[in-house]
Amino acid sequence: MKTLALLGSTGSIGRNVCAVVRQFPERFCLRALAAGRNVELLARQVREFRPELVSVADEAQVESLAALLPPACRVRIVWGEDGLCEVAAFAGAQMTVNAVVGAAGLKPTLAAIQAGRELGLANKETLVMAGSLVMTAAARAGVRLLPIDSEHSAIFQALSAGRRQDLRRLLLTASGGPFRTTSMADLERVTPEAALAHPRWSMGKKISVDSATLMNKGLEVIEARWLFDVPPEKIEVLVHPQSIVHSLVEYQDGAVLAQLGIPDMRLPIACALSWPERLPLEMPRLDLTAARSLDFFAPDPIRFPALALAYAALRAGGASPTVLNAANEVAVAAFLAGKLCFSRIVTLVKKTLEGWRERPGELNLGAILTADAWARQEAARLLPVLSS
Ligand SMILES: NC(=O)C1=CN([C@@H]2O[C@H](COP(=O)(O)OP(=O)(O)OC[C@H]3O[C@@H](n4cnc5c(N)ncnc54)[C@H](OP(=O)(O)O)[C@@H]3O)[C@@H](O)[C@H]2O)C=CC1
Ligand SMILES: CC(=O)[C@@H](O)[C@H](O)COP(=O)(O)O
Ligand SMILES: [Mn+2]
Repeated sequence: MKTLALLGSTGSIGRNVCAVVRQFPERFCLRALAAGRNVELLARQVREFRPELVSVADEAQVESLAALLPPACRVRIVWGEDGLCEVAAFAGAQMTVNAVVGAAGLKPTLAAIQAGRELGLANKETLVMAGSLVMTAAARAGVRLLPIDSEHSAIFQALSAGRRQDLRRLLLTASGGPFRTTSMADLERVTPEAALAHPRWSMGKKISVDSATLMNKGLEVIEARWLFDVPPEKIEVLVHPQSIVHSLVEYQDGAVLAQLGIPDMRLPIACALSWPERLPLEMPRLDLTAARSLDFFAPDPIRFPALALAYAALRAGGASPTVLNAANEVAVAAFLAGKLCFSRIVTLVKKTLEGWRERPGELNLGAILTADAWARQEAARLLPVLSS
């Protein structure tokens, strides 16, 4: 039995983790849960999985959650950033799964590592913001980090087939998102509703918009750089609309290894929870005759400038990826709130990055949080100019 702490249990990934646990009750046990504000779903999860500890976004939700639980329920309820970190480091769990969205995932990632928990990481923003810091901390603590992001799970699996020194490049696949064939002129007018309608995956709002701008792939390039310790010039992106080939690895002899599967997050989640064992997952199987064709294209840098911007931030180093991530979070929230048009999401990120001046000194957690706060303030300052 593997005991788990799950952060972001009410989200798209969190619900898929629950589905895998539900399918293998003899293998996994959810001992601690953390969510944000969806206390109705969290209460149902508490009744089903009976964790010892739960965390909610703020103090106001503690009462709301308690009111939804049976009087005999003994779960301890904590809240806020401290609550999230307490769940991440919960002593009763062997593995922590971080499926929170955005920068809120960084401190709990570090808390889990410091507590020596094995870490299943869906929260890519953690590595975009603080890749070097997190990977160094994990190595020092001897913590195993298992990727849940589908492309990184595919690469992780393909890397187990060869020696690291024989690796030539990583090839990350991108679906191209809902606007893969949309003209530049039409991109100006796309709505949040259209941006949220991902053609292949059912995901949370923030990552769905990131997929539509291709910023998701830019974040994933940075995530891959840190997870696999591979420089940016050895990481490439291929548009693959069917989302069946989840990513590929090329070795120096020319052999290219890929992981294929239907687009369903239960597969990479189960892989992370049970690695190196493979579970008999009950879900539809890949039928390549039904898929008929697998297409691959180079990304269009004109209509989707986010990818080049992410590479530039990665190459610039320092806190530039932190600034990129924070400005993107502000821009995506503004787009979803109807305050910024789709094609200006990346413009706002670019303009924020242009104003960033690297500060001298070590890139420790304090420096990263300072850069994150600066970028949010700067993006908010620039927003009215770009909204008009
Ligand atoms: N969805 C997917 O298929 C994939 C997602 N990812 C990555 O996984 C992460 C999660 O994505 P996804 O599941 O789609 O996102 P969702 O928006 O669906 O879920 C986010 C979860 O985080 C919780 N949350 C948000 N902010 C806080 C906070 N401040 N404190 C505590 N909990 C918080 C939410 O709680 P509540 O809803 O209760 O407020 C919810 O449980 C992202 O980093 C994403 O990039 C990676 C690959 C695929
Ligand atoms: C499921 C997953 O891992 C997402 O990150 C997905 O890859 C998004 O699709 P895009 O390839 O369109 O960004
Ligand atoms: Mn992905």
